Amino acid sequence: MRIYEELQARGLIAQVTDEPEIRELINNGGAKFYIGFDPTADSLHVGHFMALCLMKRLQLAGNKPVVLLGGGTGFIGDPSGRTDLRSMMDTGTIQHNCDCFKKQMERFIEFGEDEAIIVNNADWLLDLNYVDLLRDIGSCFSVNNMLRAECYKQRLGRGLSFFEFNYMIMQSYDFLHLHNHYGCNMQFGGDDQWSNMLAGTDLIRRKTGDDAYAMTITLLMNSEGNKMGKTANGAVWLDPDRTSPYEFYQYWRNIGDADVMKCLRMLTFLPVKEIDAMEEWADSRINEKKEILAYDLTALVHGEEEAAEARKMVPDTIK
Ligand SMILES: N[C@@H](Cc1ccc(O)cc1)C(=O)O
Repeated sequence: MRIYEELQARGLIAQVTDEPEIRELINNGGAKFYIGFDPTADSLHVGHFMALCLMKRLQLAGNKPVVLLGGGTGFIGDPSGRTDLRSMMDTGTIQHNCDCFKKQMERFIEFGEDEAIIVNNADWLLDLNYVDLLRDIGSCFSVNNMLRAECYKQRLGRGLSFFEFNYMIMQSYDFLHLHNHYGCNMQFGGDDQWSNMLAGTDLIRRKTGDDAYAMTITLLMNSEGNKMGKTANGAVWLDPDRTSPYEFYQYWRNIGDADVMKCLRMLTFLPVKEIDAMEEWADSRINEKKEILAYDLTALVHGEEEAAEARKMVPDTIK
């Protein structure tokens, strides 16, 4: 199975800008793609994990990944899809969080000349000159279109500051910068990023005449329609000091029956065929599926040893 078809079979593809072109591009290992991560905390969470796994899948198919740390965009904060205001982070916190992200990412992605590269948009965004930017980039954006963007819908009722309204322009500028300096031709992100990503492809077309593509991945929702990767105590973190390997294991071991197949497909690297076969596993084997899911994800995030340890600690009552 080729990578595009595999992403489809796993239910990972939410939206694409140009279907046949993207299929061809990533199936032939022709994408140099980036995913941006804003340093909103000192640990990655499950949503980031999905994005990193996607990077890995695409890289295994011969495509070239670029990780972008949002050391510049972190000064603004993405209002996409949010009703609440984010608090402003100071320079020290942003720097610290970027360092933490990088350290955690190195567990999943190999960085190096021929591997993935990592960049920080602080390196180009923080030096921009306001008037130059307005003339050069601002002139390419239609406020009318921006106001119609899906990502601000939630926000328009409550009020959106000009400060946050500019976030889309910063993210679009990143895509253009990576296109011009690194030959990036594609961007991936969560489905809430669609408007920002579209704006970037549009900016590249206007400034360079080149085609650039975007694909969003499905947000992981449970059967009740809530975002997964959250507990009553907050997010499920990848940092073992915030969410222990045992708690991490337990989160997946205890998900709803209706969600286990979807999680196996979207999150693990088990071959699609093997997962399809589990569809047949009768009711009594549902727990077995959950154990496979929990073990697999814990091993990916914390290593096999920790995963085996976490599995042993499972109380008998729910085994
Ligand atoms: N806006 C993205 C992060 C991001 C930052 C800069 C980019 O160029 C791309 C993506 C998010 O909130 O998840």
